[in-house]
Amino acid sequence: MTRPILTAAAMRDAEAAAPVDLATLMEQAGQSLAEAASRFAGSMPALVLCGPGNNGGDGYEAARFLVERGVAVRVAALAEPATDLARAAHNRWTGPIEAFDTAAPAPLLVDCLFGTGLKRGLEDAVSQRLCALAGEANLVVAADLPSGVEADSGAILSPVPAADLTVAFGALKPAHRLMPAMARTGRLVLADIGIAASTDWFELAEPVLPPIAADAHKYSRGLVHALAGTMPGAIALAASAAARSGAGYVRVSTGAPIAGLPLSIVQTGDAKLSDPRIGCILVGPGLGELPHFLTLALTSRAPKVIDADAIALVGDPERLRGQDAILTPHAGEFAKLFGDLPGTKAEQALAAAAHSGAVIVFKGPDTLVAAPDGRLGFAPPAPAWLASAGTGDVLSGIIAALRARGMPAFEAACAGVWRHGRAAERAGPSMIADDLVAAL
Ligand SMILES: NC(=O)C1=CN([C@@H]2O[C@H](COP(=O)(O)OP(=O)(O)OC[C@H]3O[C@@H](n4cnc5c(N)ncnc54)[C@H](OP(=O)(O)O)[C@@H]3O)[C@@H](O)[C@H]2O)[C@H](O)CC1
Ligand SMILES: [K+]
Repeated sequence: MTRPILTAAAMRDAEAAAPVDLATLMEQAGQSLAEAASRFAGSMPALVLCGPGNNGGDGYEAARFLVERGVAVRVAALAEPATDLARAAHNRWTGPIEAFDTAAPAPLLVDCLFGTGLKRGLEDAVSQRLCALAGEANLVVAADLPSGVEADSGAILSPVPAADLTVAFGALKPAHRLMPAMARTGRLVLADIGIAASTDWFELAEPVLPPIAADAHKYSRGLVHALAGTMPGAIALAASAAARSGAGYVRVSTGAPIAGLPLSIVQTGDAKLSDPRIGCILVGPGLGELPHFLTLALTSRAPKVIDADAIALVGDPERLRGQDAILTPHAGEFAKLFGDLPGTKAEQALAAAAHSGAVIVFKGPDTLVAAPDGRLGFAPPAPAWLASAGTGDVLSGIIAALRARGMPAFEAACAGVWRHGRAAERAGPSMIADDLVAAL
């Protein structure tokens, strides 16, 4: 089940359109926060930090519900409530309210200082005090977002303590799935507070793969044609990954035999890309400076995955229009091809997809998949040990196989990214790219 992702503005629109009033939404948010915090921390005495906005309002509500759960709760306010909603919640809290600057630490810290309304970094003294209280706590729970994180970009505007748990209200925000903020949220729980969040932006989830028909043959299961270049190891990883990802037939055209390739992967000296049985062409891994191989691939009407060195050879993104292409750049390749695009990583990925007409897999510790029609998938956190040579080649092979198996381009890219991350989890921290193929 995918989880929706909304920007701060989209969140406000969704809140306004919700069938219940905002006070009820805030009460639901408070209930969810109290439930998640007490499930996570048991009856640990809690200090709830309340900011001036509605994030603070959530805090006053959560404090009330934590008391009902038998938790010893103290509330500290950074400032007087600045919204009617927060003021009403503040007034429903009947316990004492301490000053933020002098409040003593507690085993459980609940951070309700700022959420999607944060517009600038916290003042130094505030950020330092927050980090000090977090340092003294056994557990830190963040309401909606850790305070100091910018909701739409994932930027950290002032030092943010790492939360152990973040409770997102209504929908995930881009910051929950973009670096560096993503590394500060701890476990992420999505609290349904009665908001119908319909959006083209979502967190990738386990895909439903095309079934293998009872009367399948190797062509109907998908033929992937990979073009080898100057570094055969890379295309070998990609081709092996394609075979392990269910392509019925993987063929590598190469100028010289590639040692170590599984025998089931056909090697040929002939790059006949006009073969109508080709389900997906893969060009780029280990290609080197061979622009004519990219040009050759672009003469074919077959779907294609363009990765690594081939991305550097595209030159003008317009060349990809109408090519049914999936592009898999990392940040450096992305910047080189699309230049320094404005906006958040999410906006950049969508702009590149719209400009090129291709599906863009914008790789990184926070990988995004963008479609020209505006759909945007955010990958869940993947193991940091994926940052090693050859893992990108493996990803391109997975995606090519899923595309050849008949998944549409955007869905094949989303499914490939998701499966790549889970295979890395299975392969474990000592993995190299070859193990990643074996774990598919
Ligand atoms: N998602 C839902 O369905 C609901 C979400 N809720 C919660 O509401 C927050 C968003 O509330 P909002 O009031 O828009 O914003 P914040 O609470 O994050 O804070 C905004 C206030 O903080 C001031 N501000 C902003 N940056 C700073 C700073 N660096 N230092 C000091 N003060 C700052 C800002 O005032 P300025 O005008 O000075 O910028 C605001 O006063 C959302 O995250 C949820 O937690 C509700 O529960 C409703 C349901
Ligand atoms: K917060």
